[in-house]
Amino acid sequence: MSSPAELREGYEHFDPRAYLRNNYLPPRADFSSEEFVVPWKLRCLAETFASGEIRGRTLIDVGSGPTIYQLLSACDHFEEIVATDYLAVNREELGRWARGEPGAFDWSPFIQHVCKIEGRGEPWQDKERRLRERLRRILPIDVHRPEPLGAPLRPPADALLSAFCLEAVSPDRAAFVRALAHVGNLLRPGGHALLLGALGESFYLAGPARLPVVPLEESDVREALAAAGFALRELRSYAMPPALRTGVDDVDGVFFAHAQKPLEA
Ligand SMILES: Nc1ncnc2c1ncn2[C@@H]1O[C@@H](CSCCNC[C@@H]2Cc3ccc([N+](=O)[O-])cc3CN2)[C@@H](O)[C@H]1O
Repeated sequence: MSSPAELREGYEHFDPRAYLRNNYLPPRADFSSEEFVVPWKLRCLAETFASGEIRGRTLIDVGSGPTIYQLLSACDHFEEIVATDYLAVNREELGRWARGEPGAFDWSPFIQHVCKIEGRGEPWQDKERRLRERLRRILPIDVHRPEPLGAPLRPPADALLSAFCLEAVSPDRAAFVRALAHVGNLLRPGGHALLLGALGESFYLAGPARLPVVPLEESDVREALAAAGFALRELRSYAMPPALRTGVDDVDGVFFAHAQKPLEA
C-alpha cells in the first residue's frame, strides 16, 4: 500500500502528454464501435445529461487531469464549468486547450463523437466554442483536504463530476471514502455527482511515473458513496476488452456512478 508521501512523490513525475497518449489516442480512443471504452464513457455522460434533470449554474470537475472529454455533454447544462487538478502541468495543459493555443491536445474526435450521439446535428465547432466559453476557472485542488480547494466554493456547485481521479490518489478504500466526502463538501444539498473510475486497477503509467491505484470492485464504489453520504441513482460497469489492455495500467473495467447529495444536510 502506498503512503500519501509516495503518492505525492509519484505525481511529481506525471507526464500529461504520455498520459494523454496512453488513454486518449488509439487503440483506446477508438470511436468505431460502442463496444470500445471511450464511446461507452461518452454515452454514459450524454445519456445522463440528456434528461435535463442535471443542470444549474456551476459544475465542478474534480481532478480533471489534462482532459476535457468528460465535460462535453455537461457544458450544455451549466453556465460555468470549473476544472481542477493537483498538478500545475495538467492545469497548464487544460489552459492551452481552453485558449485554443497551438500544441494543445486535439479533442475534436471526441467532440465530433459526442455531437453525433447527442443527435442534435450540432456542428462540433459550436460545442467546442461553448465549452471554451463556459470553462471559466482552472483551479488547484487536493481531495485529501476537507476543503479540497482550500476554501469553500461560494456558492457551492450545483453538480460535481470526477473521472478516474479519486481511486488513483487514494492509498486505500478508507482514503477513497474520505476523498469522496471531502469533494461532497463542494456540492450543494440536492446536487448531483457523476463519477467515472477504474475497477480492479492497481497501477497506471504516465511517462516516467508509475502511480498506485486502490483496486475497486463495483461493491466498493456502492459502499463508498453510501459511507460518504451520497444517495446512489445509477451504477453501470464496463469490462475492458483484451484489445484495450495495453499495459499502460492493469485496469479490469470502468464504472459510471450517478449519485445525489441529500437535500437535508
Ligand atoms: N491529492 C489530489 N487531489 C486531486 N487530484 C489529484 C491529487 N493527486 C493527484 N491528482 C490528480 O489526479 C490525477 C487524475 S488522472 C488519474 C488517472 N487514473 C488512472 C488511469 C485513468 C484511465 C483513463 C481512461 C481509461 N480507459 O480505459 O478509458 C482507463 C484509465 C485507467 N488508468 C492526475 O490528474 C493528478 O494530477
